[in-house]
Amino acid sequence: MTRQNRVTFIAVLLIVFFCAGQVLAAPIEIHWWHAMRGARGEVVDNIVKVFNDSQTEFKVIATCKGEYDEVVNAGIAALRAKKQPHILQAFEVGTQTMMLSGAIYPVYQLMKDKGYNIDWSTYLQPVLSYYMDADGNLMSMPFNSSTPVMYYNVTLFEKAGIPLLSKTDPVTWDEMGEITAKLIKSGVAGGMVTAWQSWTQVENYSAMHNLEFASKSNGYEGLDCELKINNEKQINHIARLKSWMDDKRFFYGGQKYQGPKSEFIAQNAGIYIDSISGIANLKKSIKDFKWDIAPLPVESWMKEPQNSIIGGASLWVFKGYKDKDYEGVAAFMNHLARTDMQILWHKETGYFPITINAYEQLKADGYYEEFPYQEVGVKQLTRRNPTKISRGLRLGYFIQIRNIINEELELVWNGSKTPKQAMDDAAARSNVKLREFEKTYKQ
Ligand SMILES: O=P(O)(O)OC[C@H](O)CO
Repeated sequence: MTRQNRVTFIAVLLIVFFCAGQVLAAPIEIHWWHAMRGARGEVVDNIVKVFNDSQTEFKVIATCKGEYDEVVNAGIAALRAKKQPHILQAFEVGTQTMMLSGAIYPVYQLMKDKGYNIDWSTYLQPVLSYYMDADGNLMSMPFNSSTPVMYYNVTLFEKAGIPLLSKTDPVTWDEMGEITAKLIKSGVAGGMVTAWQSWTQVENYSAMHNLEFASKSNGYEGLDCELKINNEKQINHIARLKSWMDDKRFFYGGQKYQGPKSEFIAQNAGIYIDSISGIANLKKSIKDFKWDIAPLPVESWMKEPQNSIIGGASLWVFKGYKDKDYEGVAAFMNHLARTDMQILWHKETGYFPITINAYEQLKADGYYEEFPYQEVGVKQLTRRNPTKISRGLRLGYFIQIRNIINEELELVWNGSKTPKQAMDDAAARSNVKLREFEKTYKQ
């Protein structure tokens, strides 16, 4: 070999070693599919960046796959094709489906296996209990936990001479009738609008009034449960909303999930019921009027309203990866629960701080004195110990069931069905889904 060839050979060898080194040192990618768009998505990217910058072994790649139901469907389809992500964000209605899928690495087990000795009692218990199995084991990591609240336009309230609302004591639905009438009388186009109509006007309405949504403790005590939403009180509530449509005290915006948020932003409605996570977008979008938050209304006969129930989503870890990958997944879960990350998440989005440490830190920093509206949701969620009925909902095929309830409510709003007929039909159609689920998953 000539000297020149020897030099070339050594140079090629060095390049090969360099490239191999690069490959060997490349971080392990951890894929996370989620549904956080807009302002919430920006915070997700920020939290992921902090994790990725903090170490070199793992790289979390967070991808928004669409709306909540689209993310769950994408996850299930990917699972069938053996191309599932490590982490899937599933909204709360997907809990039973994920839990019984057989494809999940339970979070309590993952954290234990990877050496994280977590004291789960330091987490917000109403949130945690939603995602526990019958033995009290945590199956998925709570991440973006929410509850519905009532946003109202302070500027329009003042103009209409309506007293501002308490942040702890809910108004009654009778008072809501009077308030929305005053808004209309003062020249506002509409009284109230609501997002997530099943979640806010049926699921949470049931919980706060301690009415069964489904038998067997809302499904927690058996797959052989049935929907109970066609009770007199629930039907009367829907009938009242329908009657308010005549003078626009209530109107339906016709959007599948987020509802007519734009009507509130455009000041065409003085009141907007939605998740506390609406805070992120409202903060960004509203510049020309003052708004505030109050707890959801309750019936005058409900002297001690129950807690509302959670919404939002949790993070499910799929099986099927190498042991080393799960080290990264566990490290990332641990990162998400860090006090500083939880404080950032809560401040920017409105979602609950899921650890008691983060909540206590916010209180100690005087954050809620400056921004009292940020605490309305957590106070409503924790105002009373949950009963078996207000703990939450654990139903199979709940995504389809929620769609059924939405469809039937739309038939009320457009005058095609009476509230009773719609709620009877919603229960009957949902029960068919529950029986299908029971047949598929009963051991
Ligand atoms: O807007 P989110 O994320 O609080 O979710 C609201 C509902 O709970 C989704 O099921």
